[in-house]
Amino acid sequence: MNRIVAILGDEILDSRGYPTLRVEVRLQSGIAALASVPSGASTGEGEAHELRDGDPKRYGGRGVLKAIANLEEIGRVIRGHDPTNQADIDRLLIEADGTETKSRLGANAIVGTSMAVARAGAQASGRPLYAYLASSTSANPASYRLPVPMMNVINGGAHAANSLDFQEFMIVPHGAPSFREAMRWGSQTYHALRTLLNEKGLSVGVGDEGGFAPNLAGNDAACSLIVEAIERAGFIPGEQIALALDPAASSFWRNDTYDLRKSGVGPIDSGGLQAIYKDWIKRFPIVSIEDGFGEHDWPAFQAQTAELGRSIQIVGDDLYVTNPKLIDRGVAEKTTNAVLIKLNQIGTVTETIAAISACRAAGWNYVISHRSGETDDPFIADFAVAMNGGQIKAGAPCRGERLAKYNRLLEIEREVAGQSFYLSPFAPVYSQSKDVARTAASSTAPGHDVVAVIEEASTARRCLTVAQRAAELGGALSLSALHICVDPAKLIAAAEEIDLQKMREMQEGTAQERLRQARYVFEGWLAFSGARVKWLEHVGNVTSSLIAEVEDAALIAVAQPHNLDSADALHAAIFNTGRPVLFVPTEGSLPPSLGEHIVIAWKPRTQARKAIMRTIPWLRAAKHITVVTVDEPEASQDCAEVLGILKDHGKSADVRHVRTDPGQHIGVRLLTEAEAVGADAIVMGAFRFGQIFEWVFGGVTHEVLRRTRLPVFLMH
Ligand SMILES: C=C(OP(=O)(O)O)C(=O)O
Ligand SMILES: [Mg+2]
Repeated sequence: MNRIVAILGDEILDSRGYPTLRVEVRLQSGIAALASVPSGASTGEGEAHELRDGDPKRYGGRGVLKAIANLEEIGRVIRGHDPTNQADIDRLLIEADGTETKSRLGANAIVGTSMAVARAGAQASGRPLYAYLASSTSANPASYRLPVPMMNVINGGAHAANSLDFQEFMIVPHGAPSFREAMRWGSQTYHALRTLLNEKGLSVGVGDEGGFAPNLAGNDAACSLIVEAIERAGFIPGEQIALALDPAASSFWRNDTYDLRKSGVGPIDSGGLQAIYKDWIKRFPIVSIEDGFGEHDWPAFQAQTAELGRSIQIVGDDLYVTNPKLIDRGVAEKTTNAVLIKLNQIGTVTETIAAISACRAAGWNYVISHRSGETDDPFIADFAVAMNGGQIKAGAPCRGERLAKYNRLLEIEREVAGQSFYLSPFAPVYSQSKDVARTAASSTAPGHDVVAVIEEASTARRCLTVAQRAAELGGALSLSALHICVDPAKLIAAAEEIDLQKMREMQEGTAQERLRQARYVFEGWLAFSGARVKWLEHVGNVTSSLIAEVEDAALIAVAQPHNLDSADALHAAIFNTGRPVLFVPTEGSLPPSLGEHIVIAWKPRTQARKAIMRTIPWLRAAKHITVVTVDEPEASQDCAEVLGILKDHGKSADVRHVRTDPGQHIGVRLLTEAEAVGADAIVMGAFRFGQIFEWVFGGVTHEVLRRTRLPVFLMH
């Protein structure tokens, strides 16, 4: 056995030039593993205690020699132990310290040791750190999710001596196809921003996290500049690159107010601050706000989450300080819908993983984060991949200590090529009226509504019945029925479209007649079912009306189309809304249940992964899940990934790898298998042919939708 034989430490300097620790763990075999400890500036009050010497003669009292001396005692406690028993070692460290905040031995000494032990364990097991840590959690080690980087391109608050009260203005290249491309997009935008600042005669000096730190006319000017830079770099704001904020509001909480004094705005209350965020969300493509309020202002967070939490990610940092107990309270009180995760806030690897488990159990997002005072240690890059949460915050694409993390992720992405994926936690919602496309709705904030699209009277009942079942199963979601009235008289559209609609009127009646029929069937169904359903009407083009009406939808139910509008609605629902769609077949009888036994049609593609992640509420409710692959060459290996995702949500599944008979279509084989196992619904990714044939579904999707008798949950 490869036991720990020594713990050593150095007082090194961090990115701000302040002292911090580098810990070395040595094993019997000669393995030596290092870890360096980061340090925050805008720290939460409840963070584990960073032990500083307090000797004014050395580094203004910031020396860490006491913490280093404590490594001697730590060494006595864990020497002789197996480094791969991370949880045991972390427990020993916590017990040896004996205080709530790790103040006796110092959280810096403890977290440095804990991280170095993890590295030593990985080396002893002969595996890269990300793979080693992934297998120590319930995350699925068979495939790796590369995180979407949140790059802090404009610094303010406690991280820069400028006119901005808010600490971090970040770009989120979530529309990129891979992490490598996300870095390119981010870097090009960063340089476009530099050019813009230069052109405007503004400073291009950088702050603590590598973002620019100019003096601007107001906090909102930072967002405007970033949107301009995204466009200047040739990307689409929102759809390709979104914005995220970390105001770090505890840092400007003074005398019971939020004092925006750096920008000259002065004190405002939490209502005033929330009004700013609401206004910005309308003006800028913001997908995430972290620490929008001070760490003691839990009611303000709650109100913000209630108001905005269905459309953006609300992250707690100082609020939770990576403490599982505080996260549990936040979940119970619906304070946010996501958590920032910093290893040194809580002080051990094991407790950090416990904080992440609390997020997972709640279905919340989590973002692995650096600190403003960093070192060249890329530990969090491996940690973010291992924890599978899909987001990392590591500063601007500039300054060595920030790039150490991003560059390590590039290396990991290369190493796990063919076994990795890059998947945005944010769904695109295209703006109706503005030039800036907004993105909204994180995967943990899936909306609260099932919207049944009722374009044809003949299929309306069936669509409503299946949608109602789905709403019940999905956790008592509310149900709305939507009819889009494509009225040529009111259509502002190309002449050809208006002509087409007029031709339809001759066959199917006028728009008003079609609306009346749909409403009539709806009223009849409502009286019979006794359900509580909201009726929605929208006059306009199918795609834009649908996008406008499903902002809050968790699921869109659409019946098999038999006319042009419903075909358009199905297409738009799948390809333009970023929401999961429940396709309701109209031929033959429906299965007696819905979602008791779900077949997941699996192939390792982004769409299939998204389909699973976006239908988790229904998968969680299923009594039985069968994963089916058809003609997949690496089937067994690939299935480990989907099983891992299900396991994270407390579900197991049977697996069946099947092959087509000669000449048999894959879609047909899939449906045969689903019926053979007695499934009552299918979950699958929706594919289409190339962009020029955008209106045509991909082969398997087309075949399944043409022939299925089971409802199908689809996600593009
Ligand atoms: C990274 C941050 O800053 P600091 O490390 O100063 O807390 C943050 O607030 O998210
Ligand atoms: Mg923060």
